[in-house]
Amino acid sequence: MLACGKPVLWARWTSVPVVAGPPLATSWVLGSKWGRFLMDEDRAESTVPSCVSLKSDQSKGGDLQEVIEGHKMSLKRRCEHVTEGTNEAGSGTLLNKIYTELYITEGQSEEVDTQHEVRQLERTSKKNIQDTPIKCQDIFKVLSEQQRHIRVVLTNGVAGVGKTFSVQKFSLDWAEGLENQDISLVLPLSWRELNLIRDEQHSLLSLLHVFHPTLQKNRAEDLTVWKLLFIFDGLDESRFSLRFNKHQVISDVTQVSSVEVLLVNLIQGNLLPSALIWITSRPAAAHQIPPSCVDRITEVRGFTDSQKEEYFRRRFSDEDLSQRIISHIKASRSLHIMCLIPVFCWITAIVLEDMMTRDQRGELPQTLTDLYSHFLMVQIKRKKQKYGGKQRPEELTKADKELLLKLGRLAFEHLEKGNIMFYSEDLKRCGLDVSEVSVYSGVCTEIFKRESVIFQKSVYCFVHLSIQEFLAAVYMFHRYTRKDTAVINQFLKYSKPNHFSEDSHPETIQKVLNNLKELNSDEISPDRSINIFHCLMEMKDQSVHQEIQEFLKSEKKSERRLSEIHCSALAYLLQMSEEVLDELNLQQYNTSDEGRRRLIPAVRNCRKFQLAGSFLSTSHWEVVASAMTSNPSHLRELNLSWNKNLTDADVKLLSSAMMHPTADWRRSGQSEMIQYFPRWLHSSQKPKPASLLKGQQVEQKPPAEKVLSKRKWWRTMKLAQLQLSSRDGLSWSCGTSLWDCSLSKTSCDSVASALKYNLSHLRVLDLSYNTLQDSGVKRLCSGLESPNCKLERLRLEYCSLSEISCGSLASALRSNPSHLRVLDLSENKLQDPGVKLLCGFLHFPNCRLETLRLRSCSLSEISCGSLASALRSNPSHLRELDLSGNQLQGSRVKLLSALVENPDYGLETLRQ
Ligand SMILES: Nc1ncnc2c1ncn2[C@@H]1O[C@H](COP(=O)(O)OP(=O)(O)OP(=O)(O)O)[C@@H](O)[C@H]1O
Repeated sequence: MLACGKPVLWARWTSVPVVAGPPLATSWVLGSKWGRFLMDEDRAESTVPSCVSLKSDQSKGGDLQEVIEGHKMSLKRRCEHVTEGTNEAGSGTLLNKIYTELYITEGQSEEVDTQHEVRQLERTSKKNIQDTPIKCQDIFKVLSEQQRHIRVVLTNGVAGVGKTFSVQKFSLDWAEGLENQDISLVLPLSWRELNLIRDEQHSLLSLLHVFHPTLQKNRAEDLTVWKLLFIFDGLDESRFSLRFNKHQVISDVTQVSSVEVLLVNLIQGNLLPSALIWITSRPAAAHQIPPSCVDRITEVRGFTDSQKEEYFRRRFSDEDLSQRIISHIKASRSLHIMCLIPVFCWITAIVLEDMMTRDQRGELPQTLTDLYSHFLMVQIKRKKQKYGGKQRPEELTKADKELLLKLGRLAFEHLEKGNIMFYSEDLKRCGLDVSEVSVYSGVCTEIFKRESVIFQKSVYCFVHLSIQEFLAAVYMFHRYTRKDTAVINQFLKYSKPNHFSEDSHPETIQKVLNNLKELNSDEISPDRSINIFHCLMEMKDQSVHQEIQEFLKSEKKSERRLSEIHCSALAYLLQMSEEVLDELNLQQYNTSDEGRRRLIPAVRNCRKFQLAGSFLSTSHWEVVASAMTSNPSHLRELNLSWNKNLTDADVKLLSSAMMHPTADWRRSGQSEMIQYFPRWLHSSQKPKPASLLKGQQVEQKPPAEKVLSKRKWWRTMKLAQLQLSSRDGLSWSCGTSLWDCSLSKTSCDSVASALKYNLSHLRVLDLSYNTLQDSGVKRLCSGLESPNCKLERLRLEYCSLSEISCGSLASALRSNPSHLRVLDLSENKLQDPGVKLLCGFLHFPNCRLETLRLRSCSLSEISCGSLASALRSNPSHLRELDLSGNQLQGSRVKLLSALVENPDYGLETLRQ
């Protein structure tokens, strides 16, 4: 660095994360002295004449190898140590000692990351993660035949989940010669540090020299022949506005331009097209990279349950201690959930180690509030031990409290603005003195971090969003006790600060509890309402929880009146329950409409959800849509009847949720039912199906036929069951006439081609109550006869069919006989000749039909004769025959009844 007169910038993974984006964890990990120590090392490398020198062309190959080896050594030195937590300066832990395998998947979870982190994690923790796991060292490897060369990988992950650790581990393994040795140079660059040279002009070559001084001797040609991997860690911290559409094209590594243009060209592949690129980001910022540039998306999901345990075992050499910690975490659901995030494991480890090794007999933390309180206490105690002080370490002095409140104010005000990064000016505004902050090694130094020794631009952040939220809540509580009503209403997150407020009078606490229980606002989404219940739990008010437990045990649930807060509690418990609820019917609960609305989050953990009624608004449909698209989704049946006030926007939302490629539906493959057919299926407006199919803005609602005619739609849906009965469709959509028909012959064509091309996902098809007529069924039959069609149940009740349809069906089913188990042709005027034609299929040796329904089909005893003879020739399969509603009299009817009595025949039920 000194050689070229530029400072060395320490990539994020070797120092500390800071700058724009949400909360932070990493900052804690690596101490500034450690960073400086590393810097001194590298400075030494770049100034002291090294083994690399300018030599003649003949020895160029050897030189290059030496450069690579030199870079590997430097990278190894940077990556092999990390400083976790509040350790004394310089005491870096070996990465390989504490590094615990992370759960990384190819692809990304679809849920949009806009929720409060804790709640979002609760959901994530319940997912039976189904995506393909991928090992960190394999992210550039082609893993299946479908994949092509992987040039750009984008890795997403929430705050503190281990993205930077993954980058560091990847780099270390490479530098130690263990993995990915086909790559010549691994070049980590952090967005945070790139920010610092945002306004400078560079060539790619000079940029590399700035960040990696060991490569000073590299020439432009070397870059083009080597296989390089650029790692851009922490896109969420980027202050660049990356303009991929409009920029100067650069392909020469010596051409000077703005850093932003260089980066865009590199990512797009104009500059060094064969270089590999790895970008890490929190999900909210990942959109800055256009999907067209990305060959693979991966997601760091954190620790699985077994990895959580492994983390604690690795961290503590004392087995007994690690076992006690693991047991405690397992016993507390919220701690266990949060330990999905590695940084939270680290916080938990610090707090529990302190408590358990102090031989303290007090209660161990059960709630998150407890945990954070202890965490802060631990840090304050350490500070006192380190910097002296007359008071007992456990006691909070007035100065301690004042400092915490100032931090609380900073946390709160920035949370309101959505900021997680602060500058010295922000600190000053809240009355915080930078040096005072920095002595709080655990609470502040590690939370707040000087960005760069060289640039003197200090940027600070909290270790994690939840810490910021906790301190904000401490501040809010303080304002509350000071009767600062202007901001009280926003006090909905973590509550009672155990140790920090001297105003925690029981009456005040009780007042807060009462307010929370009664809080009622239509504007709060049902998910946010659950937060109120969290607050009560965090404040250790168990009353609502107990009442709901009793309710769940009670016999007469529908008689017990539930308040709104009860409903939130119930929604939470149902959502978190290990057992998936069979059916949740909102109308069965004795509560207000607001109470019912608050129950909606439970949709995420039930198989059948009845949402009948018109008391929902867009925010509620959003929850339903999120349940439809979550992976896996347990939801199999959704009844939207009588939702007259479903708006276009809601329909749009549900339609795109419906288009979501939820792999689960495909897997379900059984006789489960998916009934997502709101009114766009019946719209007569001009179609615009393409936009709908892309799951984008739907300007106009296409009629069912248009949608059904798109093969892509079928491929995306992968339905196990399709119910297009107009009766149901209309009742869901507009709640008007139940008997109108909406599907026609054209739809039959669409369905038929789906049966042909849908690669056999569809098992159940119900087209009842549509005027398909014989011509429609004929079209349908072209699908039924396809060997791809694996339909098991077909319902064509009340479809205006005649004997002609029976002929078509019999002939189609003879070509593809072995799948269909249930056929319902009731309420069609098939008459005896129709049944005779059908018998042509029943006779057929490969026919496996088990249920045949011919209710009210204008049949006489002649049909009974035909059926009896057909069954005699193929006796074992048909179990149920429904001939009710027909005028059946005479001896031939008895022939059939005799078959039921005869054990040689499979027929068990005969309705006449
Ligand atoms: N694989 C791991 N093994 C052990 N500890 C880990 C691991 N991953 C993360 N941690 C712990 O979590 C902390 C945060 O991890 P890291 O900095 O990699 O998160 P990140 O995803 O980059 O977060 P951010 O988005 O906030 O920058 C680490 O400092 C470390 O204490």
